[in-house]
Amino acid sequence: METWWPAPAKLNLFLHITGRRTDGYHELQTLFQFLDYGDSLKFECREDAEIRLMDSLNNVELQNNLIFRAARLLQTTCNIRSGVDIYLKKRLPMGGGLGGGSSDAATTLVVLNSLWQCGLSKQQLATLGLQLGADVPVFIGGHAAWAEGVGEKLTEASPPEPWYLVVKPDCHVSTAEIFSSGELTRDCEAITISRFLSGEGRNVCEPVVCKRHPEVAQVLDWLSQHGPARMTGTGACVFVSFDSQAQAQLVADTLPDDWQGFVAKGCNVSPLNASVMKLTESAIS
Ligand SMILES: C[C@](O)(CO)[C@H](O)COP(=O)(O)OP(=O)(O)OC[C@H]1O[C@@H](n2ccc(N)nc2=O)[C@H](O)[C@@H]1O
Ligand SMILES: Nc1ncnc2c1ncn2[C@@H]1O[C@H](COP(=O)(O)OP(=O)(O)OP(=O)(O)O)[C@@H](O)[C@H]1O
Repeated sequence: METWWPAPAKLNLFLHITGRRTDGYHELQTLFQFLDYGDSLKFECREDAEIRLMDSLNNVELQNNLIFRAARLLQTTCNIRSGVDIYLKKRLPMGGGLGGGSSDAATTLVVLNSLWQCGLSKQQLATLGLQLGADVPVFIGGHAAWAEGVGEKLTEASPPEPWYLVVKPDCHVSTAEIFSSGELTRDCEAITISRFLSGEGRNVCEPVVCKRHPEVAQVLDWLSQHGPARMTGTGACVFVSFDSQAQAQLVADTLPDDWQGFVAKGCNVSPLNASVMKLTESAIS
């Protein structure tokens, strides 16, 4: 049976920076939630040790592709002699703050850990994944989470699961560039999840991104007509929540032509977890 594995998007429901480490990485607080929308990957084991990506990405060299890097990292760490052909259906915009690259990497680690029978625990996979990006561990954990540290200290959380309209302005934001900006607020007071749930919290990257990319400010303004709109991660995507899919779709249908958008449901359990569980159940029964 041909299995396509989900690599869902994430939203940062808020993003505060509380400090900076000596290696330049930022200490942050954020609440991650998944969307039932994302990329899909298919894996076919090979007897030789080659790792092949059957679908390339524009402007991303093979050696830099997080899918290739994840597969190679696992293969080397666990001394695996097999290889793999990997197919990708890319739906998530790159540089959108939706964590597409990190999610692709996490799905690759989770699925190959099983196909190659590496036997690593989720915790070991998350530690390995952190080498590839700050957002990889939450995708491996597979549960909505309150995150601290550089994004790796995770506590499972269960915020409401509304429908979202997510809009991608026509620009690409570099995470490293925003984090290196002198104008970024880096001294947020630490808050608790209950303070966030009762209305505190914002995305401190928003003003910096809006200044450099006015189109993000335009999308935020436009979406604010329909509710409190917020940017995810370091942008460029902006989201607003609705009680129903129909309400979100109604607004999506009125989006200006040059902005791409999609409607998706917030999920506290990652669609990847759900697929892995289904496979385990069918293997047992
Ligand atoms: C902004 C978030 O998306 C929030 O979820 C993540 O923290 C960013 O995660 P990511 O895209 O996986 O980021 P990485 O690939 O690890 O880092 C990209 C660059 O962002 C900066 N960076 C990232 C994460 C962090 N906590 N502090 C940082 O200063 C670093 O300059 C790094 O070189
Ligand atoms: N498989 C991949 N999918 C997407 N981007 C990749 C991949 N591999 C490497 N990259 C590189 O990573 C960069 C960031 O891509 P990604 O889609 O993860 O951004 P993002 O959504 O802004 O992530 P984040 O929210 O984690 O900052 C891309 O511009 C691209 O150069």
